[in-house]
Amino acid sequence: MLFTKKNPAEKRADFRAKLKSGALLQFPGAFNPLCAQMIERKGFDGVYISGAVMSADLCLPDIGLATLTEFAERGHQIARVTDLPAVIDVDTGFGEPMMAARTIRTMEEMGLSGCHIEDQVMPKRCGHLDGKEVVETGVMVQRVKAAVDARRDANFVVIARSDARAVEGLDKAVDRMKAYVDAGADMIFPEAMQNEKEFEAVRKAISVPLLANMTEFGKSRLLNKKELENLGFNIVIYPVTTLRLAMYGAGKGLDAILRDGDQNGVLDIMQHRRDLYDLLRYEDYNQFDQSIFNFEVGDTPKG
Ligand SMILES: C[C@](O)(C(=O)O)[C@H](CC(=O)O)C(=O)O
Ligand SMILES: [Mg+2]
Repeated sequence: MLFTKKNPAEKRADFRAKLKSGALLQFPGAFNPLCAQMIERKGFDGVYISGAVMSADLCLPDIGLATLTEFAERGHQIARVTDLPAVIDVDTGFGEPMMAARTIRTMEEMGLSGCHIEDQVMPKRCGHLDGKEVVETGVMVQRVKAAVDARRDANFVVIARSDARAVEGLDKAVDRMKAYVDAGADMIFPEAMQNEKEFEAVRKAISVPLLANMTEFGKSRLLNKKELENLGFNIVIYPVTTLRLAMYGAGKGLDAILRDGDQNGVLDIMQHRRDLYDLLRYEDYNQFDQSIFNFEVGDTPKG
């Protein structure tokens, strides 16, 4: 926390500049603040904060049970430890249009650089599950307008997500996306596309930057960075990847303790103490302390 250099407005300005560059930006999901620091050190463009992960973190399914307050607090904890722009999932905006406005205002205050808001009914469900429902286009248009009007920093990026592909088919979903752009959305997130042709069709129809969701075990094939670049997408999120990896590793370690009675067999798949300390910048904190406590008792001058 003490070592981030940029304030939220600077991070948002950076984000807008990166978006303008036309390069494909990779935003892995951070399941906690420490993970966000790792994403930054590895050299990614930004940090994604997933609703599915924040819910799973509370041991809840992704069906709209976690609240705005919980999302805002977690978003803040994660955004403040990184100089990268952080984009957060705000599900449906936690209510109807006025609540969407409050949600955007809150996320701006929490130091986020952008968020995506979707056209599902509340309570929502994971975009890659069946049986979703969407609100009328007009309701979502109002949500988007309210979201865009609510921000005070024009660089805060409002991304409109449409879940309509699975409910109404691609053509109707594309019509909705166009309406959301007309309502002022900075970007579009076409959820649960079935194949590359569908990503391509959205790119052809929509003029603003696009976000691709490369979540594992979902409806879309996991496309490579190069493929997404060729499709003309602007941001790719890997929302749940780090949580899945960490939980898998934790499971392996717990199994080993039960099986072997100790952790010796899993040391090589663990983050070493040294690497954890490096990520936390232990040494820098040490230096900071020494600059305050820089005398020895024996040095006290006699007076
Ligand atoms: C992107 C997403 O909204 C999320 O919350 O991370 C989820 C991801 C997932 O459940 O795999 C989604 O609805 O696609
Ligand atoms: Mg989500």
